[in-house]
Amino acid sequence: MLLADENMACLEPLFADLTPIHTRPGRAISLDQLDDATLKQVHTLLVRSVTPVNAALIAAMPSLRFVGTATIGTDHLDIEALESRGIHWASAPGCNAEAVGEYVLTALLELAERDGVALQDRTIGLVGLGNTGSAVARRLAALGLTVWHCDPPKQAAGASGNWLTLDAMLGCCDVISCHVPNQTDTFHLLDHKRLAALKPGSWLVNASRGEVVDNAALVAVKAARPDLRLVMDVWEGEPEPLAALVDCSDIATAHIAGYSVEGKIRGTQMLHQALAQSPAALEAMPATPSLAQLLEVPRLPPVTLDGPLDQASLLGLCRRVYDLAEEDRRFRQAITEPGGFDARRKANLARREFSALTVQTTDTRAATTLAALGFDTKE
Ligand SMILES: NC(=O)C1=CN([C@@H]2O[C@H](COP(=O)(O)OP(=O)(O)OC[C@H]3O[C@@H](n4cnc5c(N)ncnc54)[C@H](O)[C@@H]3O)[C@@H](O)[C@H]2O)C=CC1
Ligand SMILES: O=C(O)C(=O)[C@H](O)COP(=O)(O)O
Repeated sequence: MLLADENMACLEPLFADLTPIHTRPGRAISLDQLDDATLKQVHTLLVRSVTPVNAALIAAMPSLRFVGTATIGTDHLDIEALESRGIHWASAPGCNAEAVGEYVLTALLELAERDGVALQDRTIGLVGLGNTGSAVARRLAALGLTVWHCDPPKQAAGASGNWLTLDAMLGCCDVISCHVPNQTDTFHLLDHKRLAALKPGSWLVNASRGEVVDNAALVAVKAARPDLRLVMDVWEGEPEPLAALVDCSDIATAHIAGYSVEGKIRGTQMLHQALAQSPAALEAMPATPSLAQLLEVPRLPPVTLDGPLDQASLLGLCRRVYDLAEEDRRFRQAITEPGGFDARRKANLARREFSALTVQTTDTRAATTLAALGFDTKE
């Protein structure tokens, strides 16, 4: 049997012909919420970031051969416990990187609009230059912004980048955006001392994992530094974020930076492919269908860009795809109710990527920039 998080995209088209599928809310895939009979039958387990696949859960599933997480982060998997039992596992690196890039760009445009400043004049510091950090970097570079990178493992491996140390970055960048995994050496990477060292008027974005920023310290620093602007998508203690941090954040969302229809489908596709290529493959697995074959939703209505592509018109295009300011309002309302955090996650499953919007323009330069940002363009 295949047991999966109910919020996983395309389970039916990809797996229904191969095995019985049993779905549950991700947080209910746990020892205390599954009966023994179900646990014993699970051969393939497909999860998202909210299901801790720990040693006890793994031990209770004697038939388990494959675990797939349709996420980039793997901090919820006990990989040692999986590997010691010879259970094959896979994640979905890069599946939702474009969505994170689009979220961060939209958030920065929203803040620039609110503060009446030009994003163009701000220097950006990206902490982590993997899939999501690079997706942000590409978009900001396409707009001509100065972007610095901090990724000691990549720098040490000889990769090219505009490298700065984290501490140097905090002192000279107007925007710091975090894109590192949650692991021992990144826990509270931004601690009280580093948060206090943020350049006056800085904007801090966290779309990685809540634990990367010391949330309580951030509340204290922000109380003393009203000049700071905060964009928080991830939180310590999800699904119950620190209320004081929600209150003092300028944009707050429910761990949905990486949510897009396309990203969710790519995640399940990658797991289908990984399972098919593993010794745990289900019988007679066909080739993984393409994104176009699985994408059943229509494109967004096309728009024409009248006039120049400037900060205001670009924000308008981003809002047509995804209204982040409205999501921020809904999140603040939802979070006061029990289950509100997860309700906003579920409500965000229909977001499209920029590529779903065709922008018609006769301005060749605007078309080039829009294409580099991920929009579909047409003359
Ligand atoms: N909010 C959301 O919806 C999403 C959150 N995430 C989170 O963001 C994290 C990053 O995602 P990706 O960029 O796709 O991962 P990735 O694995 O492609 O890149 C992470 C980068 O961080 C670097 N890194 C590691 N330690 C570092 C340190 N101490 N300082 C600076 N850089 C360091 C690595 O060398 C690597 O290049 C994921 O692990 C996940 O936890 C990912 C996707 C969506
Ligand atoms: O890919 C990751 O890592 C993430 O954080 C996901 O975007 C989070 O989404 P869920 O998998 O928890 O729905």
